[in-house]
Amino acid sequence: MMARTPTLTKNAGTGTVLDVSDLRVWYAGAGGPIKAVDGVSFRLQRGEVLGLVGESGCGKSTLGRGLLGLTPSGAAMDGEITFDGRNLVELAAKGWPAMRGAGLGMIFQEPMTRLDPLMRISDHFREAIRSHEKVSRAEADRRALETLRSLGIPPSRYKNYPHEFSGGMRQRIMIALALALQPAFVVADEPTTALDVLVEAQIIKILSQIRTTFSPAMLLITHNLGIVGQACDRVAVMYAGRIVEQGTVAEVFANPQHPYTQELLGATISLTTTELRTIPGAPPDLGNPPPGCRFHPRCPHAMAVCAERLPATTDFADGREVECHLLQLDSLTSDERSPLTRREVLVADEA
Ligand SMILES: Nc1ncnc2c1ncn2[C@@H]1O[C@H](COP(=O)(O)OP(=O)(O)OP(=O)(O)O)[C@@H](O)[C@H]1O
Repeated sequence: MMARTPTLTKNAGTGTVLDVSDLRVWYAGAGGPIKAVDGVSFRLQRGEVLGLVGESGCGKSTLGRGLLGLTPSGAAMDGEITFDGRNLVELAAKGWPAMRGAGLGMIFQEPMTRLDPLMRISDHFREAIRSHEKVSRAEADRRALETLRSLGIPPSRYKNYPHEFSGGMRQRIMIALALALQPAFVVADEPTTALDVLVEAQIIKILSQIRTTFSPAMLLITHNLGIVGQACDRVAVMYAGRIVEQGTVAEVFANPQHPYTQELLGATISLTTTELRTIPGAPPDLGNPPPGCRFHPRCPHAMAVCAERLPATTDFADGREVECHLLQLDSLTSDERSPLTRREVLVADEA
């Protein structure tokens, strides 16, 4: 494993729900490991929603799944995920499933409970709640109905079967099933085309209902900056397996520091922007990422040092964390600061 980049020394607040440190999730690839998540650190406070953005293939879903122990067999995981005083990475396969539901949950994509067409909705809830907690059937029903109501499913539908609902309602029922277990932390992976029954306005409404009623800490994986602007407190920008910038949504959107964030948000970002702008080039093959900063082949400001070593994290007073050599110019020699020419970029890539 590579040496760890110097990271943050902030004290965990009493409200820290999840503390992720130097997390790596690697898949087995034909030509060596695919480093889909490669040294990621962040914290989530109680009730906080962290948006995770970045182009396709940067490792967002792998990170979300890794946090819940849902990576496919054969994927390797290393680092620390501290939740409820325990390192989930060490809990591995045996203890992890027990953490799900009551402690951890997944909504939107890959819900942890699938709807059985032969079971009434009421039975799904009773089974899910009572397999995690010793509560009476009446208490399970009370909690189920309250959760369903908060997501817009009327109590009169409680005894219906899954096929009696629309796709969007079934999606909300699955979200309610995850939330009825009152998880402290959920991963919400934005539905893509296959599940695209929920439009942006609905997603924002559901997220706001979830926040008001349940306030779990949430990692929200999305391509949609409008959703980040409206539903998230903080945002983490992921590029090629690493978080290159994280901070409050307001600060990062108003004044992005990392060249990738700047490119991603475009020159004229506003909170109503809904699409990510296209950036010239493509993210690297994570089986063979470029040396140094992985963004350097596409970075308009790349310097010699960028092709040589990974930048350390710079901490800002407002809590922002950015991984870019440009923010540590004082510590570089003049050779290291010299602009990287296009030819050098290609040579470094081929090395
Ligand atoms: N099961 C797997 N086996 C091998 N490689 C995988 C597997 N799942 C994902 N990858 C690879 O890991 C990298 C990160 O993929 P991931 O799906 O996490 O990215 P993403 O940022 O979530 O993309 P998207 O926004 O398109 O969902 C990609 O190179 C992908 O090809």
